[in-house]
Amino acid sequence: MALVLEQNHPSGVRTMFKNGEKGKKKAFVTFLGGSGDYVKGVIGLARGLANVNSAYPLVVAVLPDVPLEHRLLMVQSGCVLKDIDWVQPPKIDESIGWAHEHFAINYSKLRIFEFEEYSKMIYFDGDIQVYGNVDELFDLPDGQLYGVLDCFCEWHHSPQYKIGYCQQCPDRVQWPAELGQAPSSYFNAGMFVFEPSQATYDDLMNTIKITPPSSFAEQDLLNLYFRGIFKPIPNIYNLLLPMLWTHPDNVELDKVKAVHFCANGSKPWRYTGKHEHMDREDVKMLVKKWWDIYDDETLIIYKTTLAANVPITESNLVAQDIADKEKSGLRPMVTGVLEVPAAS
Ligand SMILES: O=c1ccn([C@@H]2O[C@H](COP(=O)(O)OP(=O)(O)O)[C@@H](O)[C@H]2O)c(=O)[nH]1
Ligand SMILES: OC[C@H]1O[C@H](O[C@@H]2[C@@H](O)[C@H](O)[C@@H](O)[C@H](O)[C@@H]2O)[C@H](O)[C@@H](O)[C@H]1O
Repeated sequence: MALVLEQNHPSGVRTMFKNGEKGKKKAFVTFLGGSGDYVKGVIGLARGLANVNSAYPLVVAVLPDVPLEHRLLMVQSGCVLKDIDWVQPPKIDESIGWAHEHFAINYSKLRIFEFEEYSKMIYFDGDIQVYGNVDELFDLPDGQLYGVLDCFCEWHHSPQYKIGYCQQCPDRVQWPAELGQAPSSYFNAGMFVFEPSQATYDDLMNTIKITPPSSFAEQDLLNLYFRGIFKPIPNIYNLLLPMLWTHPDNVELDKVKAVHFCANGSKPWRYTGKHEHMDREDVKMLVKKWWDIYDDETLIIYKTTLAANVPITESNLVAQDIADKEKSGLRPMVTGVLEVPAAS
């Protein structure tokens, strides 16, 4: 049964969700581009999901520039690799600029909406670690996108920051009438629960064409597109690290299930403790927990993946075979990029 939820939005084209067709797979999904150190985040996430006995596999949407060695490491951690192509970012006015220069590649994250072989997915950024089982999110009612409200208190170039407005504490500073309508509720796109739909992906691509780009790239686009129809969920599912010092009253750390290391200087695999707020005891504890999980190579979500009878894609089998040969001392014959089926 396919429930079609029709909502108007900027491109005038209707938003359509398809209810999860019975029997289709569900999975966690993350995104990786480039040959840098974010692969450590993905491996940490895979091991974190294994550590909390998640019953679902982790799919990684992989851009072409991710090298073979990184693909091997992810397969050995049990990830299911799915090749995607780039989504060309719109040209942004230099006076605005991306909040972080690498945000331009994050538009490619939107490819996950094309993964229609899955009825429901939970997206996590590679810089998120899961410390508690979150499988219950797969049972949220269909036909919605779910996310955690963001915090504006470190958006130094935003009108919200200039007047001290944040949706985390709307009573602190009221949105001034002279600035027009108060911003709609806004979720952090580092984590969201969604139903893949080619129609939604196509609508998003149409929306990119008619929407002036802004600092938070694809996150701003997703919030524009799903404004008024996304459902906020508790911040235990995506605790933005800055919340520890911007809104400590909104945080119950012992209940938090997923931590988003999005604060400046907080990526665990690059952590020095020298950036502002990074010498906090709670931050140091969370980073140590991240490393304890990352360093445990016995945590392989692959076993969970097999248990879930998820067909291992050809690229995974090839990469696993190479890894096995490597372990047995037989240098793999593969020299170039791993040949994988064309992205679906
Ligand atoms: O070089 C990069 C930078 C980012 N990312 C992916 O894009 C996500 C969002 O980027 P980032 O974590 O830097 O954003 P933040 O949440 O810190 O704003 C990361 O978690 C990764 O999954 C990536 O694959 N390669
Ligand atoms: O490409 C745009 C990015 O936007 C978001 O970045 C965060 C981050 O920049 C923090 O530094 C801010 O404090 C936070 O509010 C802001 O949302 C997502 O976490 C990320 O996945 C990605 O979508």
